[in-house]
Amino acid sequence: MSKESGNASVVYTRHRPAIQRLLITCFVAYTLRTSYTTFRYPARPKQKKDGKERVQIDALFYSRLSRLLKILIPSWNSKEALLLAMHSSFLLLRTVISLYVATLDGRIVSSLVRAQPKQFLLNIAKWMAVAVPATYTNSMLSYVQSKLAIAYRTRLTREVMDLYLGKEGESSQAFYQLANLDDRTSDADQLITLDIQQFSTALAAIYGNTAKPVLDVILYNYQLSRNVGAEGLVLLTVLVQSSAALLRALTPSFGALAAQESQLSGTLRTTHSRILAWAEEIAFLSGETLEKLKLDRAYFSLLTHAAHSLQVRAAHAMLEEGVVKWLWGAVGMCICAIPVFFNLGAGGRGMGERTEGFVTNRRLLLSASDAFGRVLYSYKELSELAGYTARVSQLLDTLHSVRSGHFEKRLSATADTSLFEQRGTVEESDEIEFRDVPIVSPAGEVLVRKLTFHVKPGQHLLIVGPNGCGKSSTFRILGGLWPAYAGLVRKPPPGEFTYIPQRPYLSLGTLRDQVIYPHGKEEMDAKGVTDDDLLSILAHVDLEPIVAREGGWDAARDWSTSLSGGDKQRIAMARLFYHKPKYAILDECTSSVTLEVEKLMFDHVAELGITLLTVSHRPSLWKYHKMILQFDGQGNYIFTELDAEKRLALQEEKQTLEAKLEEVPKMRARLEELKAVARDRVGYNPQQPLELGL
Ligand SMILES: Nc1ncnc2c1ncn2[C@@H]1O[C@H](COP(=O)(O)OP(=O)(O)OP(=O)(O)O)[C@@H](O)[C@H]1O
Repeated sequence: MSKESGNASVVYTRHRPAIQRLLITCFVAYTLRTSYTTFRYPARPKQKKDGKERVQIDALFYSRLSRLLKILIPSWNSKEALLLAMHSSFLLLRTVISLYVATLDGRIVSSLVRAQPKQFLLNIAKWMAVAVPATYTNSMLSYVQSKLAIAYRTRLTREVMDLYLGKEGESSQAFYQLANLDDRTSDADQLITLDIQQFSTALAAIYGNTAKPVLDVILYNYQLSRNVGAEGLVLLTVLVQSSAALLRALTPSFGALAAQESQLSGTLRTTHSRILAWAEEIAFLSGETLEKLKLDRAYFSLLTHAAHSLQVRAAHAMLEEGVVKWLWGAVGMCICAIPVFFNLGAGGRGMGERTEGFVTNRRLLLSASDAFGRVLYSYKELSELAGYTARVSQLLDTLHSVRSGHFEKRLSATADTSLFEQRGTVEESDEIEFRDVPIVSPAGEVLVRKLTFHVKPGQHLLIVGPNGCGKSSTFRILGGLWPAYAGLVRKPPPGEFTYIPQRPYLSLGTLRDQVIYPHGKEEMDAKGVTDDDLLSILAHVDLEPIVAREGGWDAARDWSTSLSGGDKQRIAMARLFYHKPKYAILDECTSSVTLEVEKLMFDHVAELGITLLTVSHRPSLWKYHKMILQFDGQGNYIFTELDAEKRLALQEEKQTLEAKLEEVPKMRARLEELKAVARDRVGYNPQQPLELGL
């Protein structure tokens, strides 16, 4: 060794504690600065591809989060607050245990190098004893964190569902408005099923992943600053990496559990998708309550499975940590002890103290570097949480907004937005009346400027007009799905009219459920209707054989794909006969059935005294109606009495004339042919009358 390097070594040895203290101080300062900037400074703004929304850790994020937290933790004695307190206690306990384990580790190695077998065995026993609270604490931490995530998710889902489909005793058609009248959230099903779950999981994890590492780093580094052992840093990094690789290798496959979970999530998602796909039909039928029940069932199945899966994971985590980390650690130390016990001269009081200090510091450094890494990592998690918070807040804002009648939709070029600023009057009545009501599409297109018509019980109304003229839109205003922007709408309460569209809605459930929708079996029993009554209802739509064919009233399948178009329309008419409302809105609902079956159905409607509002192009139905509302597709309409016989006679005459006119070109062509024949035979003189000479 040269003189210079010898001097450097002496200088280093002399100033080693000061250098190490400086290193640790830099380490702590860097950690605290990183933690500070993580929470204090806004993240680099993220611009979404569509340029619409920026998600960042800023004042807006914190205000959105605090609003959501009021929903998630409604009071300090709520279940969520209790879980949060438990989570904090376990986090603190884990730090305390880690500090104790660091000291114990040092003592074990100290007794080992001092060749004190009794002391060594006693410390090993303490090590094994501390494994019980340590493994319990670690498993409970992830268990409580997951429970917290589920509790958050349930609270938020309930809040959203109450806005989406209505609370008990109050219905909401926000699901329809979200899907049809508003452009802000096109994927409500995804938001409710996936985003809320991701938000809840991220929020439950963020507390442990941010606050705890900061506390850890401070505590561990305080300990380290008292007895520095920076040499262990490199060795411990290697140990951290190798033990992490071992843990990964020992992780069993949870594939089956995960597969079932995704299947249940899929079922839940499909149930939601159906609501969006059939929003209009469900809204007209006021099926919100039943749909909500089905969603609750699907969610409960998923919840039960998730709870079971969580327990399995918690038990496995305890076993894994107990065996791999603690037992492996004890065995490793025993192996290390062998040469010491066979060579007692290796130990000494000075060396024992040095080793104890070194091992303790090594453990502290290990925990400190782990905590430090988590502080750095928490920035990414906080950003993700900001993203989920923005999406969930957007969903809640939109739901509140559409429920109070404010929509945001891309408007057509010819939109008349001035109409959107006003509101018409809607009154409850025994009759149906539109007085000066504009028919305006959600895109602002004015289909009819002022519509006025009146339907009293028994005054069956036929509505005709070209495609897209506003026939169904009139019903949408009547059903309350679209707002009446001006004028007066008088209509009976929702239970007194039933809407039957061309493509009837068939729910998930039994064959019986299809006929009685949106009633369930209990409501049917309460109404005093039996399965035999339902069978006689099916006779009026000529569909009795379906019960035997499909395997009875309790047969359940996806009816929307397993029935023909005509069968579906007949089921829908049977539904009308089951509910027997005052008014029925029939929107091309018999287009797929034969004229005979259609006659059978309409005769029965007349027998039941249901007043019809029918959209149909079939002249065979005219005789069932007394009034006609005829749109011309240019914004004009006629509302007048319908004299079916006169109209049929006119129609017949019109058809005869049209048929005759169709013959004219053929007759002209034939005439030309005949003229040509005459010219060939006798010579053609255009000045002379035609002489065929045949
Ligand atoms: N959710 C919506 N958003 C924007 N525009 C809509 C919406 N629903 C309907 N419209 C538009 O409103 C107009 C009238 O539609 P409506 O369904 O009332 O027609 P219709 O007279 O019943 O036609 P058809 O005989 O084809 O059923 C159409 O131009 C349609 O594109």
